[in-house]
Amino acid sequence: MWFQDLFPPNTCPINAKTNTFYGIMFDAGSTGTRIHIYTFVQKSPEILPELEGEIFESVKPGLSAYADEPEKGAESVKRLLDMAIDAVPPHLWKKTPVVLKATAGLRLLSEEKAQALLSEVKEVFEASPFLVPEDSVSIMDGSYEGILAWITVNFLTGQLSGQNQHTVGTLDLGGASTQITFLPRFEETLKESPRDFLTSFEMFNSTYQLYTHSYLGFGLKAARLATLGALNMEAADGQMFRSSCLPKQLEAEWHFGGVKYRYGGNKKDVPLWLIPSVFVLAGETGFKPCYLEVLKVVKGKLHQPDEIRGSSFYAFSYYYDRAADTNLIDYEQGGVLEVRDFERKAKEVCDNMERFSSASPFLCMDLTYITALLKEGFGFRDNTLLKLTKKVNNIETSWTLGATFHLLQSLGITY
Ligand SMILES: Nc1ncnc2c1ncn2[C@@H]1O[C@H](COP(=O)(O)OP(=O)(O)O)[C@@H](O)[C@H]1O
Ligand SMILES: [Ca+2]
Repeated sequence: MWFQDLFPPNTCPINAKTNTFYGIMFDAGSTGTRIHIYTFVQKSPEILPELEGEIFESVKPGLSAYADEPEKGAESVKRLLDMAIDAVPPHLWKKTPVVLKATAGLRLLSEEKAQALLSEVKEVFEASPFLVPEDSVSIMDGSYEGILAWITVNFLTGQLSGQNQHTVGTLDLGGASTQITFLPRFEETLKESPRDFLTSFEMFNSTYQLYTHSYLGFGLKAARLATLGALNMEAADGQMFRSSCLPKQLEAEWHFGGVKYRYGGNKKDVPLWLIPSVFVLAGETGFKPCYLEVLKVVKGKLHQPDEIRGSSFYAFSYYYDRAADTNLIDYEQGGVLEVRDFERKAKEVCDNMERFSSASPFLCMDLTYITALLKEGFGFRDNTLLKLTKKVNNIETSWTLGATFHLLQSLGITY
């Protein structure tokens, strides 16, 4: 409201009738750290509070890039937390919980390095005026990452309230891990899935038995390394990794998870043993040889539940980014695609690499990996529909909202 700025927050007439409160959730992802400051309004004590809005900001790189200088990592968190000081009215600071959950980037670090980062962040939180719950800084279990994103999307699309719930499955493709989550409709799925892929979760007075799994090492950036044959090679410095998915003449360096990698295209004069796939010849580039290389990263590595073949899914993070980068969808609006659209675009980019050379040199590899992951990894059909969204009703489709509901519930603040 225009007049809110004229009053101190606790005397503003609009706040006198309603009760506003906040929740601060940090997403410490492998490629960046993000803060989500959610505002809720409790209009009357009898009804559930409403989500009113979100303030969002992000920084790069992610915490794991500071593996050897944890204080610097914590500083990046502090800069974001300073935003919350401005966003939350001072009289609510003490009641506003702040939590950080790290995902695959920290899961891949050594226990010691990860803990050093987490404890520096904890110090930043303790020095802040906010409510710091127990366990406020942690590495999130992969299955929660999927469940909480599913909660977010289905809450924002209105599927978690009322009788007729038509929930939709979610696909998240991060830098280091990837998640698939859905509510099984067929008994078969419950019977045939590995036990640890099924989890009961309580939210808004309902219990959901969900299928969810997080595949560590199958995020887009980890998959690049796996395709190059460089994953988990800490001492990769100096060695050159080549691929038919890269522009032929390319030779460059790349930093990920605190390690430097050298990578390049598949030149004609490269000895065969330097090319990762036995099916690929020296000098070959393009979609076909690239698909063969990528295939060995995913084939037979993922569980394929039958019932997802014909359903549609919400997809975000790198699915969204790469679709937007190649004009498959509008960057702001998102859109609906079929799995085969990714394949069509992968062919177009890989078979015309010179034309796309101004974009990322990994564009061909990324699109080919997404295609292989969807088709050969999860077993989706060519015509499976993917709804790509970044925001629903102006709120980010991130696991952080689900995590904030869960947090508020556990603190007895609401829900
Ligand atoms: N607020 C956000 N909501 C949803 N996706 C996001 C958000 N911020 C970043 N992403 C996407 O997440 C992807 C990077 O994944 P990241 O979270 O860093 O890795 P991981 O999940 O493996 O730890 C990128 O595609 C990026 O666009
Ligand atoms: Ca993520």
